[in-house]
Amino acid sequence: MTTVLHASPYQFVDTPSIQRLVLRALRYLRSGYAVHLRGPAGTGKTTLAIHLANLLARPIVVVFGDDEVKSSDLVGTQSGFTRKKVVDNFIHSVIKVEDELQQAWVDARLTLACKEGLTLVYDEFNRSRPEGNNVLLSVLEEKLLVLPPHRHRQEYIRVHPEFRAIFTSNPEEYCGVHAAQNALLDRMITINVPEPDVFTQTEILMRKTAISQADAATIVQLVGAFRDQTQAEKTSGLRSALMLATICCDHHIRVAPNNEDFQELCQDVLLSRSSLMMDDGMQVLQTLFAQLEFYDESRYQPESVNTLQQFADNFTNCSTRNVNPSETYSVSSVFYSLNSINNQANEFEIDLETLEVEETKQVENTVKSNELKSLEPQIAIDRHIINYLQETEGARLLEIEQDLELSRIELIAALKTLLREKKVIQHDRIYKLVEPKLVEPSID
Ligand SMILES: Nc1ncnc2c1ncn2[C@@H]1O[C@H](COP(=O)(O)OP(=O)(O)OP(=O)(O)O)[C@@H](O)[C@H]1O
Repeated sequence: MTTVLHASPYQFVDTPSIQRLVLRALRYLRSGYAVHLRGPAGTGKTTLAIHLANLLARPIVVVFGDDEVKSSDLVGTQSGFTRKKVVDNFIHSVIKVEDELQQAWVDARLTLACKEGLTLVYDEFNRSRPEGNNVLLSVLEEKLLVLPPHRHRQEYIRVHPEFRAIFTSNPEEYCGVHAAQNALLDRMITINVPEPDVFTQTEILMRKTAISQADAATIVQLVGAFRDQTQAEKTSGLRSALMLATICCDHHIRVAPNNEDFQELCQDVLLSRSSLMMDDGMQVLQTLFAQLEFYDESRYQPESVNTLQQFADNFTNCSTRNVNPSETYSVSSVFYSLNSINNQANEFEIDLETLEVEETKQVENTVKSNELKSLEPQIAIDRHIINYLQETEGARLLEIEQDLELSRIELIAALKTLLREKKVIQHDRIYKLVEPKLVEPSID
């Protein structure tokens, strides 16, 4: 029996960087091509594959790559027998007995998907031996599924036009992974799935556990810093971060450097994942505990989450309106501020370039330059945007930004206000005036 799945999008985290991946993959799938998501373990390939399949709105069949997978596991096999016995006694003195034994054929997942137009997710397909996957060659190119010869059954099945295939794989240097056939790779479009960015990882932790934003960010940064220093490139830090977050939440372990429980948990989860000797890994971890400024305990009390969020909001406002030069921005808090901006970008459905801050200096420069720049009063910017939208009858964020020569941050802040005041609406990424003739910019 083949089980068909229906995915639940409930826990999927969709940040701008993931949206971009999704958009690319969907384009290829909609044009009929198979998509191959390739990347280190734990970067979210399987989750993304299921999400994509879900967006295609067809039932899903999932196959997991394995050294033992044979062609018959994909297409089907003869399973058991059916027996037919006819006893003919029409003429009472004659008995004719016909006994027929037939092998019964059972479709496997690929056959079912090809016949019914389902979406096939083949997870870690290169863990199967290359010859086991040969049957896919004609499916992807000629759109024909070839079945083993049989007297009572078609040998070729024309692939349903709605059939789609999504593959995932780990790099070849991974243990238990075979080199995929070039012919198969040539029939699909390969997207490299990188380690999710810090913002995405933080969001995933918050969605999948009950952890606070500040603690999630702390864990993600700690894991990231540990991986950087131990050069653990083969796996993503996401799974370790998820483990830390889940256990901290389940057992009320405070995410703080001087908390012994937290320290031991980090050792247990992280040390075995590093290629360093135990003692060296331990030393790296201890240095990180001591060094990382975001471990300031007072900031990570539960009530400080709001403060941090407020700070992020303030930073966004400061950077567009009046900057308070006396504020000191630490790396971690600015990280949050930038994430907050990113968050807004998400709300506005725009493509923000990834905002990365490596050093406090860089951020201080931004703050200082904003501080020095005499900012146009907000009201003038709002009016400017309203006049522009009146003339153009609607425009995209990039167009407004370029035509009015506003910075992205200024523009987002202004649009946010106009949307909140219901003067502007946004549909399909186009910003329009709610009532083009009536709206007047506020003058208070
Ligand atoms: N966008 C996302 N939304 C929610 N959870 C996610 C997302 N991406 C990844 N995850 C979570 O991260 C973990 C790792 O993801 P996943 O198993 O998809 O990675 P993978 O790249 O397929 O790993 P592997 O190569 O080891 O199979 C899972 O617990 C998954 O639920």
